[in-house]
Amino acid sequence: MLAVAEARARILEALNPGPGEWLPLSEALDRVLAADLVARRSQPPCAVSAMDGYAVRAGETQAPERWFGVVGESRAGGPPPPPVGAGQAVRIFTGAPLPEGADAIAIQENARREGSRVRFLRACTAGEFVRPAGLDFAEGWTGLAAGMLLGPLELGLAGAMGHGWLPVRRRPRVAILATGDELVRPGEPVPPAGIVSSNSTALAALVRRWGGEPVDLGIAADHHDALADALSQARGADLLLTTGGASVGEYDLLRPALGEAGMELDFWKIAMRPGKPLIFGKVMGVPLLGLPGNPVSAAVCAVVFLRPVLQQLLGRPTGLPLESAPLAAPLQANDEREEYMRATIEQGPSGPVLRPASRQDSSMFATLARADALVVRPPHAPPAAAGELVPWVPLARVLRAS
Ligand SMILES: Nc1nc2c(c(=O)[nH]1)N[C@H]1C(S)=C(S)[C@@H](COP(=O)(O)OP(=O)(O)OC[C@H]3O[C@@H](n4cnc5c(N)ncnc54)[C@H](O)[C@@H]3O)O[C@H]1N2
Ligand code: MOO
Repeated sequence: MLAVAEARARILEALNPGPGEWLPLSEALDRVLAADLVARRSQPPCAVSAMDGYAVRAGETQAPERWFGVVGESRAGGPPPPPVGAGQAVRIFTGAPLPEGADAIAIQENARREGSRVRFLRACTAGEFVRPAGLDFAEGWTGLAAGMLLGPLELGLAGAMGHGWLPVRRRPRVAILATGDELVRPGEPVPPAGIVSSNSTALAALVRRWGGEPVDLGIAADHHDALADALSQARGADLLLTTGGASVGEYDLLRPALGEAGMELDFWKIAMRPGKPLIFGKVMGVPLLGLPGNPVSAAVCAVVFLRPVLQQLLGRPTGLPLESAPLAAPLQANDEREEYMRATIEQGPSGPVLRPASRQDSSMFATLARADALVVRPPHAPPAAAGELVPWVPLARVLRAS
């Protein structure tokens, strides 16, 4: 069986970042920048005052009782101020352009004004309370790099840099197909021995969270024609994501149906628990990721494979965050499958410790929904004692926008 790392590498090798599109700033939140963004202007565009006060020549303020003639004012958005000549000052406000001739701002708390003249209680130093042109950034600066996720602060910066529209990656369209006669749509009446297609819900939300656009192809019955019909609807998608029917039973008809639709199979079955019957290939020109039906298997495979697939399609760095922490309880030796064990984080006597759930059956979704971590057990790992450091995937982190 194929190792997890090799399976991931083979999937990513087969995929390239998709095309870009232009969006106004107001619609670009949580999108991925498709090209480097260069500042079209400097900020501030000219030297400006950082305080309310008077623009002066610092050298002239050394004499304590000297009076200056106030020859005009400078305010943000106002007309150009008059220059400051010898013995003169200009009334100035925060953010306003520094008048020619001035090199410092005397704050108004230290000024005494009488009509059209002013004197200062303290001497100024050259450059005091002056923001030079380009203090924040200069025209031509590459402020945002291709592949960055656009959060609120990045959007603000892009706007300040002079951009109203941004080149972003198109959201990859992910067609999601659940398979199984027992399945009903969430919210619908469930017959005896029926199962709610919770995978459809969780996978669509994960796709959205990770920057894609889910397209729900519904539920296909375990019947050749139903599967063939549903598969044909994935034409044109960036990825076809299926769940269920991946294993070896008589009603696991997905692979035969995919075969008839002309699937080029890359691999089926990997050395992973949960997630053994993972399928990867291409059908009708669309990359296909076939997840197992068991809800925990589907969600864990989504974290380990679907997340990097979306990152790759979006031109983002791929990779699974891994941390290290001590176990709260011992673990048995592992077999040949790399295992991802649901665990909660507890406060131990000297810091956080990981407690794997006592039952790891891949149908038990409630334990996953309540887990904080997936403890990773490499193939053939020897028994691990309580207190031993083990690698773990932080679920809260991988489940947010990435
Ligand atoms: N003889 C063998 N049997 C099985 C093997 C094996 O190697 N030899 N592998 C097991 C493993 S591991 C897994 S994982 C499962 C995967 O099976 P399938 O992908 O074929 O999934 P199904 O049989 O269709 O369903 C399994 C389970 O999950 C429920 N399910 C399916 N789809 C959904 C959905 N959309 N939402 C919620 N729950 C779903 C389904 O009702 C079943 O209970 O095979 C083992 N068997
Ligand atoms: O891989 Mo299955 O997902 O072990 O239950």
